[in-house]
Amino acid sequence: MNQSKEQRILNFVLQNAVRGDPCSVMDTIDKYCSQKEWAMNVGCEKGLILDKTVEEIKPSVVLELGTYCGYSAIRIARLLKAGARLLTVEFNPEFAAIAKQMIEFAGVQDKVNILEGPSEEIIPQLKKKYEVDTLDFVFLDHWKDRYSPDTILLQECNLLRKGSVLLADNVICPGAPEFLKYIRNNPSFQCTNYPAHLEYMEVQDAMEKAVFLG
Ligand SMILES: O=C(NCCCCc1cc2ccncc2s1)c1cc(-c2ccc(F)cc2)cc(O)c1O
Ligand SMILES: [Mg+2]
Repeated sequence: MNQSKEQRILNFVLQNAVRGDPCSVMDTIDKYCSQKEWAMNVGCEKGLILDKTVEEIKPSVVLELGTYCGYSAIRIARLLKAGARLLTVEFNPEFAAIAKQMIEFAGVQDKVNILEGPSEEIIPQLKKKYEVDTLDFVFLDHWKDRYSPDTILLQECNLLRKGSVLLADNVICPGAPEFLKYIRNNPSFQCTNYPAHLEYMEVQDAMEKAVFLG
């Protein structure tokens, strides 16, 4: 049975990156996906926006929605302080298996917990099953039409506190118009837009940051 694109990306990393070096893994994924096969990793340009957000917040508990191959999980986890943790949710079992191997190869597995399943099922379990009190940072990078219902669900589950930061990928391409309408008209959120390019392409995209005001 021929390999998936995600398996080819993992194999390229296993053969070309430096084990235990997160930057080497990120650079190798970016090299493969810009030169050989496009894939939906957040990439290096939007990755820098993600880095600056994480460095600014210094979060203890991070939720990522949409793991894919683990690129942004590695990107976030490498910046986390001792004892801080990332919970990342992936719906697709093949992607989750690839991401697990990618995260272990990068050496950040102690900071990352991959939760397999749909976000609408996992989010209500975070407090009791995963011992979360509130989330310091949420990176939204899953189904674009789940961004606003899941933001509402996070509030309903009391997982946000005054100052919790949401960062959403792809609000221009593929686009998350319903989310932008919801979050920008909601007085409980302070929004900032960060124009960028779609990963590996000369196509306009943007990230939206939303700080929960409580
Ligand atoms: O769909 C994207 N990302 C979500 C994948 C869906 C994975 C899921 C995770 C999960 C977890 C929990 N519950 C439910 C779900 S569903 C995505 C797509 C593009 C793109 C851009 C231009 C194109 F021409 C074609 C694709 C670019 C990106 O950066 C993306 O992030
Ligand atoms: Mg994305």
